[in-house]
Amino acid sequence: MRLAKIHTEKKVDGDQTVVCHDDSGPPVKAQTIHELHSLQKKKSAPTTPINGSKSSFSTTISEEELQKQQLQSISASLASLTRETGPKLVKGDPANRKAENRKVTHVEHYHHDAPTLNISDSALKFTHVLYNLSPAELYEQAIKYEKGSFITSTGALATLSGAKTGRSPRDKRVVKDKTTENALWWGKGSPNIEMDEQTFLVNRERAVDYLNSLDKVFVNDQFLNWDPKHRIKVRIVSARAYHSLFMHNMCIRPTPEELESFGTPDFTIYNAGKFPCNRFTHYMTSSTSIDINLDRKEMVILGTQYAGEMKKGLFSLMHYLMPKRQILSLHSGCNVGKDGDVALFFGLSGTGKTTLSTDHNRYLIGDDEHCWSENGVSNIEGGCYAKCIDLSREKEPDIWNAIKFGTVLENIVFDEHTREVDYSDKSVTENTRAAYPIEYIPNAQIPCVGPHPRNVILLACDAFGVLPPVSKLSLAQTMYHFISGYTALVAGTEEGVKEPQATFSACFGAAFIMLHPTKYAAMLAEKMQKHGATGWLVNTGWSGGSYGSGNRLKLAYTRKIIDSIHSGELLKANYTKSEVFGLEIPTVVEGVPSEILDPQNTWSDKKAYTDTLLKLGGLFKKNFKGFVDYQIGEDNQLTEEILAAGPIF
Ligand SMILES: Nc1ncnc2c1ncn2[C@@H]1O[C@H](COP(=O)(O)OP(=O)(O)OP(=O)(O)O)[C@@H](O)[C@H]1O
Ligand SMILES: O=C([O-])CC(=O)C(=O)O
Ligand SMILES: [Ca+2]
Ligand SMILES: [Mn+2]
Repeated sequence: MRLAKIHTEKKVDGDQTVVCHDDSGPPVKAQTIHELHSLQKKKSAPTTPINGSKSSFSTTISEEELQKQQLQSISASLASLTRETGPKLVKGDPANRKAENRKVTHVEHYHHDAPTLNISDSALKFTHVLYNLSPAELYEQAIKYEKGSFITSTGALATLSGAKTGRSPRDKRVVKDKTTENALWWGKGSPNIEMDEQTFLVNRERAVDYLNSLDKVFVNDQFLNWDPKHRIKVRIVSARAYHSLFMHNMCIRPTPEELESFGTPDFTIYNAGKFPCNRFTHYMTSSTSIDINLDRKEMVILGTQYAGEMKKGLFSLMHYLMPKRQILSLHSGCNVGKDGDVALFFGLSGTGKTTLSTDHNRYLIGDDEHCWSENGVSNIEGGCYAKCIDLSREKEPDIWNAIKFGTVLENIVFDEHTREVDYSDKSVTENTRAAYPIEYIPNAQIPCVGPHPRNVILLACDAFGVLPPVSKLSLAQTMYHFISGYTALVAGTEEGVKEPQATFSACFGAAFIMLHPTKYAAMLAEKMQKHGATGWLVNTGWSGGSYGSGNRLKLAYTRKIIDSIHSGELLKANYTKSEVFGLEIPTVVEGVPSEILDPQNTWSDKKAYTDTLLKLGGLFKKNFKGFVDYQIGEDNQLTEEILAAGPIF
């Protein structure tokens, strides 16, 4: 006897409800579970274009051939200088190898008559290359393999940079050779600490050996500079997904087409920061070393995982390459108004470049590194790197909203359960940071270029509280303050009296310049004059007394000041000249209480004000002594004027 058939279909007769509901669609198009998983991932180009370009690949070169070329190029980049010409490379994550069918492209390393004696263990293994991964892929890598990686409540990737949470300028070295000996600025005051070629090669070999010893390395091929005529191709080889995602965000992201024709990079970074340098190596004074070799077009990082070293190492490179092409490189933020009026924001770390260039009423060209050429300004980077300490949604909404999926959040503290970030928490460091692609700012100007600047704003966070909130500068004064590069912050977190500490950093970026400061100053003067730009000095620091008795100027007031510079209103104001520094102080700024515009009104102790003012003036004079012997520009007249534009007492 046959069993009655069980009906799963809807009964056609009557309005009886279905007994056993079956809503299955067409069957899955996979024969095996492995095939099913392979269906989940659609094949795509190995990059993330910013504009989602849809155009198809050119058919002149097969995908396989392209992969082979890429791997050959990476193999050459990773070549040991003493043994093999390049490691054996395969593309992809070693963890997925067993699961996948073994059809991975790889290039054999090619010996040039290497005797068997020269073969090392690294020649017998494969190095997996994770090439231009997308943010999602990098998240997975970070979370799987890098301790301290977490997704925050807004989708950002929280990471730890390890023992170093800031740059190590004393460990940054530049190879002194026949070319750089005369071209670069060396000696007292210069950021360029010398090393010789041989020592560079020792460190390079150490970094390459370390990277080759790993199962996998990350490789990013990207661009610097939005000016297409002066674009620089960079390759970053690193050991951490954190580093790869950071650079993905901070450099300019190539489209698939651009990547296809990428070719040989103009500059390569070997980031072996997880591994120390050998302190017995000549010149090494710690286990950290950041080494630049301009002739070899390479940079090696050992002993620090702070990602900012890569960003600022490339910035140093640009400070060498661009002036050679008559282009000025600038440590500045930059934005443009609806009328095309461009403003530059110079200032040392923490003075407000990122905060003030990220302005909801203007288009952001960039927050930190720019070029000024014959054609106008261009951003060097493809992303922003904002300080996060005490970040608030109310005061900095655009930065707050940029902290979402794709953004790297360094060294912040979050709630273990909700993963909500506490931006006031300094437990790991005060230098907490967010790195995000520039298009995360809603009014970013893409491509990030603009016409010649109308306003040049010099930012100083004056913790002495004696510089006016805003003053208008003559060209000579602009140069004087540009070369001085002053800011004063409060000394660390040590116990006891917290005296403001004056910092002078030539061109507002002495740590990154390669040539003598007067070279950049002369270029800036020439450009400002030619294009009729106005210089301004804005104090984003203290008012009503020094740190301890006064208060930091309200960001809302600083924003009002900046607004009236942009609008051209401030240029029309009435001015009075200040004592000592001879600064032109406006009597009225819309939206700002007039009594705070002249700092002497805000100090209750007038004698303390005068003493502090003279003290700061003295510090400026002492610092400028180092520059009095240099001529600035073509004739001596500008030099004389600049010298006379400093404090007088
Ligand atoms: N009046 C003010 N003007 C500007 N910034 C202020 C003011 N008061 C407080 N701040 C705070 O100061 C910090 C300025 O940091 P910002 O990230 O803009 O520095 P930066 O110049 O871009 O430095 P870096 O080159 O290191 O990136 C922010 O945390 C901002 O909230
Ligand atoms: O480079 C860094 O670490 C952060 C930065 O922008 C600066 O210090 O100017
Ligand atoms: Ca910044
Ligand atoms: Mn900076």
